Amino acid sequence: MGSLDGKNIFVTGGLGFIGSHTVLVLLDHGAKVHLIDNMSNSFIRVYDHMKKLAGDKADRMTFTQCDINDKDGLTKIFEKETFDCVIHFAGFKAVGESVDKPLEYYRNNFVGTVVLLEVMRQFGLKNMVFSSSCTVYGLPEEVPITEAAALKAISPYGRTKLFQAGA
Ligand SMILES: O=c1ccn([C@@H]2O[C@H](COP(=O)(O)OP(=O)(O)O[C@H]3O[C@H](CO)[C@H](O)[C@H](O)[C@H]3O)[C@@H](O)[C@H]2O)c(=O)[nH]1
Repeated sequence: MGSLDGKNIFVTGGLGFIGSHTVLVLLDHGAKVHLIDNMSNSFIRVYDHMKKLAGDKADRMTFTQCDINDKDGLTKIFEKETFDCVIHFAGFKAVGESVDKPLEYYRNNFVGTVVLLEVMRQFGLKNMVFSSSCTVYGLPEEVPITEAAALKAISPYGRTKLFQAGA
């Protein structure tokens, strides 16, 4: 018996570093998980490894290669399954690269999240856990940073995280 028995959770960026570990923990707690990833910063061998680590819990895990900007792809998944929650990790995450390619970061991270939220709204799903970043605090006046610190993102990456949380 797990605390998430009977729950079906949709995880974006599920083959990434934090996403893949989160999926395994969700399975440990009894959840069923559908994970997506666009493979921009991951490899299918990660999924093979996750299946091995999950053992007999792997039958509660499904992977689809899909981008958060792909509304049709997301819609097809949501038509087939009812989810209790979305955990959203998918996103480009390099601060320096975001300075060189700000529009790519705004389009991919922010617009992609709007697309995901539109699909969630279409299916009446209101629960999202969003993976933000300490870059939303810019150069903080004090460390350790607490959630009371002022939001002062200084990079396009940090701003995408700030905008997404606001959305
Ligand atoms: O548009 C995208 C961009 C990336 N990815 C995927 O999302 C995953 C992100 O995982 P990473 O290993 O690149 O990143 P981390 O797990 O280390 O980062 C996590 O913590 C970060 C803290 O800055 C951010 O919150 C980030 O969004 C979140 O995934 C990758 O598999 C990548 O392929 C997508 O599916 N769609």
